[in-house]
Amino acid sequence: MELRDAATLFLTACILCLVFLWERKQRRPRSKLPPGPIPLPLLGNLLQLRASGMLKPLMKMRARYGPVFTLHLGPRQVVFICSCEALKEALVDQAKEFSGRGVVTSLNKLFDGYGVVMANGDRWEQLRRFCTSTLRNFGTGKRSIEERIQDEAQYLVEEIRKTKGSPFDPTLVISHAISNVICSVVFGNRFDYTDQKFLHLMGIINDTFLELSSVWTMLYETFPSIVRYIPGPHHRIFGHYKALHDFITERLRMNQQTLDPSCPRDFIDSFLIKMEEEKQNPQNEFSTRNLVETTIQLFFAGTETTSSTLRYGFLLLVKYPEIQEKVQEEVDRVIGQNHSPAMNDRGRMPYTNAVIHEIQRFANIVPLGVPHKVTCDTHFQGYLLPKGTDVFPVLGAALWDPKYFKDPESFHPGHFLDEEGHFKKNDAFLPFSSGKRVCLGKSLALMELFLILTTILQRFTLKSPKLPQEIDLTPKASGFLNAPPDYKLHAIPREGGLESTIGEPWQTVEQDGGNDEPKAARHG
Ligand code: HEM
Repeated sequence: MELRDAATLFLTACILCLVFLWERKQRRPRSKLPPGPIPLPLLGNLLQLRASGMLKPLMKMRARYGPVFTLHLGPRQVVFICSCEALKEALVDQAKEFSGRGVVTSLNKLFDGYGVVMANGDRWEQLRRFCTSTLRNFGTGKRSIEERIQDEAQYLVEEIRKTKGSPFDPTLVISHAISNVICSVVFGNRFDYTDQKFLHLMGIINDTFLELSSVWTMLYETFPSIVRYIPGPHHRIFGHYKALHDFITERLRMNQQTLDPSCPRDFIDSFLIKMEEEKQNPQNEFSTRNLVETTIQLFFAGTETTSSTLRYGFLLLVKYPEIQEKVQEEVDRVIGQNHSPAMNDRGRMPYTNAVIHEIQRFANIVPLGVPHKVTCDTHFQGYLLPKGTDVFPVLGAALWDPKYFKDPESFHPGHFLDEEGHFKKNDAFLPFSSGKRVCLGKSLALMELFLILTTILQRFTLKSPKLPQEIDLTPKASGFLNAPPDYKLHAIPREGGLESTIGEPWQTVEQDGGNDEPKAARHG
């Protein structure tokens, strides 16, 4: 036998031994995890999942194994929670046990447990408390968050007005406007719509969101040690992170040089002051690393989720012009044309409120939730999850549950209205998750969605260059996140005579002006 054959034989024997040991480890009854489909060696349950969207295969498994089941992502055992009731039981009734942040392999490599989104234990508690109170303080300071959003909505109107009714891709302007709101809190200033450096960062954030929605990220989650070495688009996230990191570090340096401890201008100043105050406390988590990573995470979390929701929203409004018309009718009646929409208008606008809720429900931007992990051995629904078990709170299972929403695959604002047309809450409306890790920017995002959507519809009628029935609502990518499809729209100014002076390609759009809800509005 030649040396090369012997080496090959030895290597094969080693691999077989490893597979055998791995299999045995899977079978060892180290806990009483929920049931689930039998995993294949090495691959786990990968073949049972689908690259084009995880929710459907997960719903099939729910029908077979119940709302809580275990899947093997390669060698990782992950518990999936797939019903509104089970989600509430875990995230609210057993909030402390389920409050750990689970593994997102690609993000863990970047953040290494730093920053409020990825932190655990005492670090997370200190950062979460600080972020919540600081965001609130900047919201109630000289200029409220509401005023900042109202101002930004006007800048957005002016930017959109420049398109003069020609078709445009709204992706970057919307991201820019939404990002400016969080920038004004975190950095103390907004960025102009022509700022090339900032536009580049918006492109990066958008691309990262797409990457996190892609099949590559799912593969990376499953086989990090292999996929890490395979060239592919998943590596782009690391370059993007570096660009964001450099940007934030530069801002941090600027703040340090000009800091006046008696007068914090923004989130970064407040953090720097806290770092100084806590210097003598050995347990304190107010380090430069936590400042940089938290800022990157606020910047990212505060931009792409809300702007993707709005982008889905505008697409739905051009597909269903009769719904858009009803929102405009309510805007005109309650707010009129002479003042900017304000949050206290929302209580008198049940239809608009229902439409915004339905946009969030239908768009289902974070379908699998952000992974949690249990912080101690946890008894749950008759099973025992050992400390550290990763748990996916599948928010999409609640948002698209036919038990709570009559026709979940349709865009139907009636899901949030009672017979008299009053706004109706729904327990399964969980786009921001729930419990101790509930989205930290929930109230900011709700304000942004209401104020920007109503301001745009107060000033413009949105139309598509396509016929409504040709508009495809299928997400562009669907993995951890659901990215809306690319599209263009026309924004036709509502006031003045501009409407008559521009070309009218949108006239091909059928408009019956009726008030009926759409009959069927399915993804795809
Ligand atoms: C429509 C917009 C948004 C949606 C759908 C959304 C959704 C979510 C979800 C599902 C989570 C995970 C919660 C969990 O772990 O169970 C989360 C966490 C988070 N969100 Fe949002 N979010 C939105 C906007 C924002 C905004 C504007 C900010 C800016 C401040 C923000 C900041 C955060 C942070 C910091 C966390 C981590 C909280 C923690 O781990 O303690 N989000 N968000």
